[in-house]
Amino acid sequence: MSGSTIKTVLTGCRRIVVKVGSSLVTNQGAGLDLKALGNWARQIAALNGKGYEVVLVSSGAIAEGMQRLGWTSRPVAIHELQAAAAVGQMGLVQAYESCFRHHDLHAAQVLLTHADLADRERYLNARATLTTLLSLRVIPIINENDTVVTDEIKFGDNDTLGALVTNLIDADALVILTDQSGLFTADPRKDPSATLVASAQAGDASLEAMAGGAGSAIGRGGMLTKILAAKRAAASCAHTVIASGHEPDVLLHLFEGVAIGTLLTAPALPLAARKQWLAGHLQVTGRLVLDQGAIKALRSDGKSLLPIGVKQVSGEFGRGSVVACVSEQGTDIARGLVNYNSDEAVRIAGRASQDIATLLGYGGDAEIIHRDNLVLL
Ligand SMILES: Nc1ncnc2c1ncn2[C@@H]1O[C@H](COP(=O)(O)OP(=O)(O)O)[C@@H](O)[C@H]1O
Ligand SMILES: N[C@@H](CCC(=O)OP(=O)(O)O)C(=O)O
Repeated sequence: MSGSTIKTVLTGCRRIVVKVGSSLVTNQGAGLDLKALGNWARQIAALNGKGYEVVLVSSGAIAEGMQRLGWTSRPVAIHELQAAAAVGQMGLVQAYESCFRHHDLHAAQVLLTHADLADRERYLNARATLTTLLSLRVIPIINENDTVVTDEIKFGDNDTLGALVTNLIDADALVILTDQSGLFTADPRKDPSATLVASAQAGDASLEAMAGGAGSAIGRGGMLTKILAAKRAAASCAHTVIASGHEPDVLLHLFEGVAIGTLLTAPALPLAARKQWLAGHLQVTGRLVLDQGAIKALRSDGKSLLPIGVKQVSGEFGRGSVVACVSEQGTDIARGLVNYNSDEAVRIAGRASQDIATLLGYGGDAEIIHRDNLVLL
């Protein structure tokens, strides 16, 4: 996207993921910096008030857990790190909860792993929960679920998680706040002649050569994980900004269009990239035969597939599986992630969405495949 600036790119955004790194939420790694948390909450509340949907990815659990347990140095044993994260996560969400309460907002704790987002059913569930929270104007606070995985804790990288969440909810932008003003041509802690990169294309291979590892004992991922996160976010057409969390009112200024930090633009793709992601995962496990009305709704009107337009269901599949949508003549129409398993799909096929709760005994999505999870063929 040549000629893109923070102003042209960010002022049009509505759904944002903000990632604050360990270096910004802790007091040199010992406990939480409550003033800093209050500062993020104030800015996010102001953006929320202006109609932005903001998800916060925040580190800090291990640092807080260490302090609560009276540990003065970061343990090396993975299980001790996991224990610290479990203790500290309580403090992290308590702190955010009270900060957001000052602004009359609810916060929600969401703990995720990379594996959750690679599994289609969990992907759909996480997406539905997060988008529902956003529609309720609640601020989701996301961290890694350090209890059940160890890879993340070893690499200590919430940057990747931020990008995965950006893909998951189709966010327009990912803002990574850290302790440096942005991406420099080399690690500024080691090379004082390094200069700030104001903007570049996300995924540009030369950026990876500039980025080094973490420069402090607190941060873990360094700049490389941020560059790779921007590349990943660009896969769903989201732009990334890497900026300093020490800049006063950085979030407010960015979304007013002030040029701060490094802008990594996503290429404009003809097909929404999350659908490309879907297209790459298309291993069909079932088949839905659609009537003419449903085919028109999908092809001409860009609508979701409702159960009423499904004439026949074949195959055995679970919620989140990829199914083929075909015409009565067998022509391929679309593929998508289905919201119901095959038994449920058989029961609701041909029926109105408002009857789903009566037919199944529990309520669910009105769509059998949401248009965001559907690729036309
Ligand atoms: N090219 C670069 N430009 C800026 N910072 C860099 C670069 N290469 C490495 N770094 C280091 O990355 C650090 C930020 O990453 P990290 O410590 O993991 O922070 P966070 O906790 O915010 O994720 C900086 O303090 C800096 O020393
Ligand atoms: N999930 C862990 C660590 C994550 C972490 O340090 O990530 P980062 O902020 O990218 O360096 C925590 O909350 O302490």
